[in-house]
Amino acid sequence: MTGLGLRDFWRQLRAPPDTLMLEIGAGGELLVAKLRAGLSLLLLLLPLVNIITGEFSPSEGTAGLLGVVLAVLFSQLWLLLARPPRRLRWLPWATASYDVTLTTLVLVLLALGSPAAGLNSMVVWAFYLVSILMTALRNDGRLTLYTGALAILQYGALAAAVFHLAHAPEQLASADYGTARISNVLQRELLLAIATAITATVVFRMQRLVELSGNDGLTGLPNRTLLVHRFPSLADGARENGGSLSICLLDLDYFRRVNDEAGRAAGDRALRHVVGVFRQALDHGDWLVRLGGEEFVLVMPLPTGRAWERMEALRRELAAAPFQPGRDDDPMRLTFSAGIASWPQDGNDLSQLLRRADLRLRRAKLEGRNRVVARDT
Ligand SMILES: Nc1nc2c(ncn2[C@@H]2O[C@H](COP(=O)(O)OP(=O)(O)OP(=O)(O)O)[C@@H](O)[C@H]2O)c(=O)[nH]1
Repeated sequence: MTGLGLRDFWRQLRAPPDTLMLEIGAGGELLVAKLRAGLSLLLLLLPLVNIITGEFSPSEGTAGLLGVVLAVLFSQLWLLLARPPRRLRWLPWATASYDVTLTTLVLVLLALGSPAAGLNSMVVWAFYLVSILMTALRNDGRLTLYTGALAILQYGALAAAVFHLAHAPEQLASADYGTARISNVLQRELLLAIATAITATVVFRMQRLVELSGNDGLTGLPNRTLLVHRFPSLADGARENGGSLSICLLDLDYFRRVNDEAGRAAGDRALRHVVGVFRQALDHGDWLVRLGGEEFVLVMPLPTGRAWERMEALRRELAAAPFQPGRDDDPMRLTFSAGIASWPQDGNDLSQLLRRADLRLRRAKLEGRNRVVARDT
């Protein structure tokens, strides 16, 4: 499994997903909410079909219609809550619990009419599987494990109640649904466990792929893909909270010399050294990305002036921490030049901000390097 063992699989599955996974998961939650709403609307047709075909019994039909209307109302509520820009962390847990429990309730209703129907209705039972499979779209391994365990527990409790309450073996038999047997229940519990394990593996694989595609292998920093994906939500957050947002494009000065004088492997170590120094100096809320080569972006929840002060402090930190290529080599002083652009005055989206920051970075280079430019003169 891409070089990872079972223990890593288990650890990663139980860990909270990172920001990117949560964002993809929020999109998945909306998709699931739309599917659920569409499916619930289709269920409305069932009582209508019964009326048309003359099989409508007033007592059962009214209860059924009421149930379907309730399901439609709930599905619309979940859809409303899943709409962006809201990202409710509890929502996937609530909707997965709802999906599983609704399936159990329908099975209970069937069991009240005929115990065998409650345990053997494959059409309704299959919604446990659907609920488990749909957690793959939310990209959270914990949610998959929880939903699988909930389905196994609820179906097990229903079966226990049915077998406990049945007084005679004839009560467990039905012309339409066959006979309810413990062995069948155990097989279905096993199927739910298998569906949970397969879905969990899919989630794990997806998490690994996102991790690989969103991170830079050399420094471990997020890469351009992640920046492009995440920036809109950072800007939305700043817009909603009336906050500030600045980006700083920074480029190491004369980095070619490091490669030329100390070798490319030392150049790689120098890049990791720089990132180490930056990481020590970053504040909570700052977000450092490797754009490519010796170019980085720092996203800060700060207005221009304070972002400039932060970058100046970072510049001094790096100047005070020279890079030592080898034990006997002379330390090399590394510096960077940087351009800052702030949202919204310098641009509304990432590409506008990067363009403006790049113009200022070029000026910093032209004016002698080792400096930060935040405004046009
Ligand atoms: N070791 C190593 N070098 C890299 C990596 N990515 C880019 N480089 C090198 O970084 C150097 C960038 O050189 P230039 O674009 O000419 O810029 P510079 O020498 O830093 O000079 P200025 O930016 O003008 O100050 C090149 O020699 C690239 O090969 C990397 O991942 N590892």
